[in-house]
Amino acid sequence: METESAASSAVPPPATTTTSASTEPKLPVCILVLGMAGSGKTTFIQRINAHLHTEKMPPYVINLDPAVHELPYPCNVDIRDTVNYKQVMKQYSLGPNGAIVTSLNLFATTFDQLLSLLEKNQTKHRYFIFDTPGQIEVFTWSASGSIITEALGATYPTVIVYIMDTPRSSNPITFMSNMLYAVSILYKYRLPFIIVLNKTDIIHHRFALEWMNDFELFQSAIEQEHSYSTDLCRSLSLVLDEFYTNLRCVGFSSITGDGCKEFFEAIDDACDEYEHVYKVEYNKWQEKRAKRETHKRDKDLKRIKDDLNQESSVIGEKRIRYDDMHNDGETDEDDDGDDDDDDGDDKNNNDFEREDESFKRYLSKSASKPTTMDT
Ligand SMILES: Nc1nc2c(ncn2[C@@H]2O[C@H](COP(=O)(O)OP(=O)(O)OP(=O)(O)O)[C@@H](O)[C@H]2O)c(=O)[nH]1
Repeated sequence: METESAASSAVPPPATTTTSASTEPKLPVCILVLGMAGSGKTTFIQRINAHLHTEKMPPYVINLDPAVHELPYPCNVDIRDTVNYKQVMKQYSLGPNGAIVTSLNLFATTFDQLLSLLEKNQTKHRYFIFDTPGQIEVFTWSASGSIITEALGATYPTVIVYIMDTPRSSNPITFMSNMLYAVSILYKYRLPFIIVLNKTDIIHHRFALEWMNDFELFQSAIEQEHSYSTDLCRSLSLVLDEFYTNLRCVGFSSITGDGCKEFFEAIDDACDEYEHVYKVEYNKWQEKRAKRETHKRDKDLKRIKDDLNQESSVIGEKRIRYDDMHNDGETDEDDDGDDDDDDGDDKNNNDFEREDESFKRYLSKSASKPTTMDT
């Protein structure tokens, strides 16, 4: 699972730095990089990886994209070493996206191994960086994406970094779509969140910050668009106003490296938030979930017990009716209450004899009764 790379052989970073408040060694920060296809996730990771190497803090890099052709950075754990995406496609007769989801699901089943690898390396690295599939929905809305993110968030300070293609987002409608996606991820994972406005070497990200800070500026930009979605965007921008107020945004160029310093400052800030807000919330949420699950389990157990009780009374009832039918008002002289299997054949014979006698009695009774013909 683990790939030997330049990253692991590099100079060990000061990973056991301590927090100012406690003497406990700091845990590494998990940076989960998400973003729409082509937004620049891989190039961004390549850039921050190079930056951290020059800072003598090589990160531990994990690639979770099974369909990536070539990685331009050294990687410590690669999903492609565990799952063969093309093989999955063939074996399960899936299309490309289905195969990515299935590969990720298969990988998630071995995630405990990755967690133990991370644990082994947590004293050597300050950052664990995760690259995710280009099809963002594959990760964000899949069961495996949730399992991976929740497992990381429960163990390490975890930050979600959402990469946005700034030039493409200069269109207010695309900007709004990107922001809606960002907000849905933020509320789904409840983890500290940073938006990286990437490709600032092509266009400065100032316009995006202005749109977020000044609602009227965004409204006037939308007025220029003559599209069916203009009205919808106008209303949505009112809703997103609250989301913008607590958002960390960093302008970045993965080509020139501009914004690296600001990005790592934002990571430090997000880690503080993780410790003071998210960790506390996360623990409470997990406690609540555990309670809910225990409650549900108790309820299910009670239902099963009730069902079993009901069933045994029904069985008892049936047995009584059966006995009534066969006794037919007569006492069973042979019934000594012994249920031994050895008596089974005798009982069957007795039953046949009894039935035979009963049938003969019935015939003689009906023969002695006057028939309609007689009358
Ligand atoms: N000018 C410029 N181009 C960039 C920047 N970041 C990425 N690119 C280019 O954008 C394109 C897509 O970049 P990738 O890093 O492959 O994007 P990705 O999000 O990993 O792509 P998928 O994994 O396929 O979704 C490539 O041609 C990159 O060279 C940047 O900061 N500036």
